[in-house]
Amino acid sequence: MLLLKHPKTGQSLEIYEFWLRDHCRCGECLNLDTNQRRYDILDLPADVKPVEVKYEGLKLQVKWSDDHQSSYDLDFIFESQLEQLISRRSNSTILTPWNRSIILQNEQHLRFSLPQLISSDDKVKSLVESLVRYGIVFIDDVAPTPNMTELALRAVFPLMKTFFGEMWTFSDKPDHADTAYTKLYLGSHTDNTYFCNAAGLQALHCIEHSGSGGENFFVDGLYVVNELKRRFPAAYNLLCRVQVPGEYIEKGEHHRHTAPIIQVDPLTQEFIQLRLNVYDRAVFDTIPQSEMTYFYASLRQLLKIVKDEEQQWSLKLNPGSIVLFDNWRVLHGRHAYTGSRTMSGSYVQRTDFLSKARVLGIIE
Ligand SMILES: C[N+](C)(C)CCCC[C@H](N)C(=O)O
Ligand SMILES: O=C(O)CCC(=O)C(=O)O
Repeated sequence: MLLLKHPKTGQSLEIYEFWLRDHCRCGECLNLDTNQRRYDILDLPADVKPVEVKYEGLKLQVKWSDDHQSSYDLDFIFESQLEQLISRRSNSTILTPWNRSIILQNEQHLRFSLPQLISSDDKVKSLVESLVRYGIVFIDDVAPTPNMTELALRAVFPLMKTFFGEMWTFSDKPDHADTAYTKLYLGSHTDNTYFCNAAGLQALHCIEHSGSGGENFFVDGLYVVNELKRRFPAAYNLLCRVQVPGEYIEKGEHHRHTAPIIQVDPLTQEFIQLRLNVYDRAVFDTIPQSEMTYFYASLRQLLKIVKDEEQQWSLKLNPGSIVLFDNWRVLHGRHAYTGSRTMSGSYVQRTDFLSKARVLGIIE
């Protein structure tokens, strides 16, 4: 290990020599046009060592035993460490967990008008910012057609193609083997629990509804998970750990994915995903019967918090407004309805959502 001392802060840091050699940022090691490493790890000698180390202001100059010479920004080295990552994440204030009263107080931050989005990059940035912060936004002033829904969504994100289509419209016609394609009540859930990678965002636009019912409701999974952790830590831990299979079967399709209901970052313990759909569960065979009592008790505790009136934000989606929400965080559902109702929408890959947020400088 090489002991470094930061000349400004006085902080010291022990560095594994191979890591330092592997993080040489020169144009020979890193393709500065593509940001890709130029070499294979096996091209570097396993026992590569510094033969000379010199501080020059905020730079560290290193001559290596493989005859390479590196020049590092000391700030880069000190910032690229696990403790820094954890402290940056835990000091970040970018997420606002909400219940109904909190989101109602912030509703003005959630509404964006399509003409403004199309003409202003700042508005697009504000939309993505609110989507990161609250997990839900609305695009208003959209003509109620599938084409205009598509145009509005593509103004911000690329769309995700699944077996439902890239853009989809649905009503009570049984186009797919799913309750969404009926008039029935759908309790709070996240979509695609059966995919290896659930859609990151989901957009819904009511194209028309002549009839009653059909209100949507939304619940912030981040708030719910925080509450569960605070009130029932054992249930929280169990739901972070137990593997739950989700499944979707229709003619020509058979999707199954097994993962915990709550996913947290293994490094920082931060919330990543609530993957909760009580309808799309497969046969639950991933824990022994002797542990079922704890699993069901924990799931019930979670579901009771989700059902809590204080959490539910209920609203009628009217033609002209698209709701766009984080499907890894915000649960959605709808009331049963009568009459004729057509919804259109699309999914967005989570990686495309986060990439956009990074490009706009909203997240790191
Ligand atoms: C959104 N769209 C109507 C296309 C499909 C709805 C699928 C709902 C499904 N039970 C799930 O959780 O994924
Ligand atoms: O019909 C709706 O408003 C929502 C349907 C739904 O929950 C879904 O598609 O996942």
